[in-house]
Amino acid sequence: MAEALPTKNPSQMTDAEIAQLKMPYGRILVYLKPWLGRFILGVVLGIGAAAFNGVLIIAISLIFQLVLDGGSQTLGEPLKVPILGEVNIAELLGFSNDTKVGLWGVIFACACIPVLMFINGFLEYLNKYCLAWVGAKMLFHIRSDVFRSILRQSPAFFSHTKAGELMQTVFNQSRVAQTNAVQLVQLLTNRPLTIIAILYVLFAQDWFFTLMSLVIFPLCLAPIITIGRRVRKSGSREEKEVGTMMTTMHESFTGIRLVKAYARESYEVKRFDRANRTMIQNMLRWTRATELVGPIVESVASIGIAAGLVYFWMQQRSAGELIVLVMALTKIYPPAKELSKVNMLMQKTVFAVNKVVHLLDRAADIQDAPNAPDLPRIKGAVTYENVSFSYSNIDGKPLERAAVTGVHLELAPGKFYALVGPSGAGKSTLFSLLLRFYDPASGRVLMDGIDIKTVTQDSVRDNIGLVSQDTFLFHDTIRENIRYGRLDATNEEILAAAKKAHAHEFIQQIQGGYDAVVGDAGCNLSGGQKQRLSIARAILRNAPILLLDEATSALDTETEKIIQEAIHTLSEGKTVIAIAHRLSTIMEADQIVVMKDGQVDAVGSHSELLKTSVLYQKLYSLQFNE
Ligand SMILES: Nc1ncnc2c1ncn2[C@@H]1O[C@H](COP(=O)(O)OP(=O)(O)OP(=O)(O)O)[C@@H](O)[C@H]1O
Repeated sequence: MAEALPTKNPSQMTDAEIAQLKMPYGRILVYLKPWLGRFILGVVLGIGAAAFNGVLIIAISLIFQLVLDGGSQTLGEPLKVPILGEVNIAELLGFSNDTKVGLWGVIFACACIPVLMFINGFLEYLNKYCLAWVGAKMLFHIRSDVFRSILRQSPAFFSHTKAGELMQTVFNQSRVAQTNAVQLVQLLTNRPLTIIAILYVLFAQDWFFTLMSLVIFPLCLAPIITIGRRVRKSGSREEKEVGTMMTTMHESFTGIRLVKAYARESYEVKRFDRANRTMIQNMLRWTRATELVGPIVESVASIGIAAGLVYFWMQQRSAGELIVLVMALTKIYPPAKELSKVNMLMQKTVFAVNKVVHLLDRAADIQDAPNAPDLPRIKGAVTYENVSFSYSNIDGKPLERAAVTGVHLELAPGKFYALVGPSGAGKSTLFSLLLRFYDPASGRVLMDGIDIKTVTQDSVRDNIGLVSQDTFLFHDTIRENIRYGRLDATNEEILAAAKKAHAHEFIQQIQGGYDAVVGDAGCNLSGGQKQRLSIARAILRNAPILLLDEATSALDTETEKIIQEAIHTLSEGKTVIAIAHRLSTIMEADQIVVMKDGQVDAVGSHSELLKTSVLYQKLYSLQFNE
């Protein structure tokens, strides 16, 4: 099954490559399996509805004969019915042969038409509903699995993939894949059978008329085929542009402060409109072509009706017979029209399904070892054992320049460590390696002496609390934002954590307090307030290792003092590793690790490093002079 999957993301494929894609049927069937019973019922109902079309024409032909001569006719007069031949209604219903049809007979016969139509419609409704039901269930699970699969991916994946495109796949492509797949089943099971059932009855009624009509029919199909080819391209291009629009929207909304600060609103609108315009152009091209099909086909078909009239005049046949035949022929047209779209629908489906499956089955770069146990709550020792690591490019090949090389560090439980060094020295990379966002190319990262690769990722991360510079808050209440640190925390625990983080005071001043929604009017928080919430989150998590990523940068002195106090409370009894550019905040650290060009340049206390490390002296004097 896996071999059938494209190695390349379908959105990066050329039209020719897309055309060669194959449908990964096995992958779709997995989602169909739980509802196979209802799916089969839907298909059977579709077949039933198709066959009923034949019954409908026979019945209507019978009713027309009864009704159009109704005043004079008796029930005993044999009626010519397609397939069944001559039918004697009197015998069938147990009346005497000379019973007049009369007004009541006509009323009864005519009343049968809506009843039959209703049965036909109801069968089609049940067919559509059953398949739509199965489709909706499939869509729910496909969407949920794609989202889960995306979240399972490592940060490396996200740094090479556009968020807007991922959203487009989770939302739109899964819907396109599901709706089109269901529609295809419906089309392929019901429509050909409908055409066959009607044609069968038509041939029995008047083979010559039907044959002639069939000669005209391909003429109707010719424009559909030509136009169909043209619209296919516009369809897939339209999907691509939707992805670009989503990406632009996502980037503009998440980066709104930057957009505003640089007054780039018009620039973003232009970017959006470029995709918007192309999408609309493709959509119009698509609509123009598909909507042209109807009038062309109808014009050609009217030639057929005119010819049919001449034929019926020559044959001295009744108007009733012509009406039934024309009615039956027009009933063939809609399913034939829909069938003509199958190829296009198939292409769109294959593209969407492949895109979805590509994400569904994408193995995460970082995986737990088979049957990996959980790492229990640790004391807090961390060891980087000769760790080297390079980031990868989009093709997964390691970059030439290593981010860290031969880093050897032994960090004891309960101590405060600071990482300092110039930008790009590899400090954040050491955090990422400890969080197992990436695996080292060589060497090992150990927690309490256990290689983190041998235990589950979740249990490793459960032992780590993170307070980073770019505090992320969800569009949810303050309470829920703090609770994110530990989902089963009680309200009292949240309150206690907020107090320790010096956040309680400002939360109380906000309208709505803990239940105020972050981001809503009146609850737009300052940088320092956001950081205190993220500290409260980490306090709640109460993990033995605490990573602080420049947590006190860009704050005024007073706020910095409050945050320092909060961090101090948070750090008690924990192994703290802090990245800080401001040496004033980490001078009290037990050990300071000076990094340079991905390597450890020196380790020691502030006073030791001032004597031994040239780089530290330089960093210190730079800040001192500031
Ligand atoms: N996702 C990434 N893909 C490719 N290269 C990266 C990635 N992240 C970091 N790097 C590179 O790895 C090296 C180390 O980066 P890192 O972020 O660890 O440095 P840092 O010391 O934390 O820097 P800063 O203080 O500026 O945050 C740098 O050369 C950087 O360009």
